[in-house]
Amino acid sequence: MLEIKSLKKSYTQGNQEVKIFEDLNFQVKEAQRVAIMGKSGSGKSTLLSLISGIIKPNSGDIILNNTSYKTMNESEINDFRASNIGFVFQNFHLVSYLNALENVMLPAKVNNIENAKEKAIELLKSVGLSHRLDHLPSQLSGGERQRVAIARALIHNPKVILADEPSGNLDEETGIAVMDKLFELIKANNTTLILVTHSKEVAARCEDTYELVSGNLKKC
Ligand SMILES: Nc1ncnc2c1ncn2[C@@H]1O[C@H](COP(=O)(O)OP(=O)(O)OP(=O)(O)O)[C@@H](O)[C@H]1O
Repeated sequence: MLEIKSLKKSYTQGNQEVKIFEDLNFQVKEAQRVAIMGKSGSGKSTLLSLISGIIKPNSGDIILNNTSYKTMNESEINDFRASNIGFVFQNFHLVSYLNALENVMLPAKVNNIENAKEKAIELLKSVGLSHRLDHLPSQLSGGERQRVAIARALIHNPKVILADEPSGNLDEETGIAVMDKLFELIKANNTTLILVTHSKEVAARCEDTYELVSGNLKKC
């Protein structure tokens, strides 16, 4: 469902070229759960940004759900991302002036999904937050915010979830509870997961773990 072909990516910093990927090839199957580990600066976030189409490679292609990124212009990629990808980040990235319910409804509204409110309430219930619907992010605990982010990532039934250290800012117990919920929901929906993490315990929840070394993904 995800194919990365001969991907090349470098950044230009002043007159220096920072090479991240020179010839990256990688495949993820539908409903597969993949953990990506690697040292700081190895390119994990860059890889997630490329898969989400937020940044462009120098050459090569990404094919997600049978759609080649090369064939889409920027606005098509934005629409494609909004309907096919869900995001869960370390810092939650909730909209500060929207309450929990409104945050979860956002991707459903963007994608014109019917019964957005009912679906959002159902998802918030499934992550144990039916009593916090009208709380703003600032009125929620870290674990609650991340559960809102998980509900938001799933409401439009995306093909793939991209997660970057989803339990990184939480205490151990809360982190475990949040990861339990994330995995329960993605298994129930057959969602593909690409999870960046520094934690071996978190990676062990995935079927396959890869380490990003010198611009290549090596299976652990
Ligand atoms: N916009 C940019 N311009 C120039 N260099 C960049 C840019 N973004 C990232 N880099 C460099 O690319 C390398 C890879 O960065 P990236 O954020 O992908 O690493 P990472 O593996 O996610 O690191 P961490 O685990 O610390 O979050 C780093 O050396 C970083 O300094």
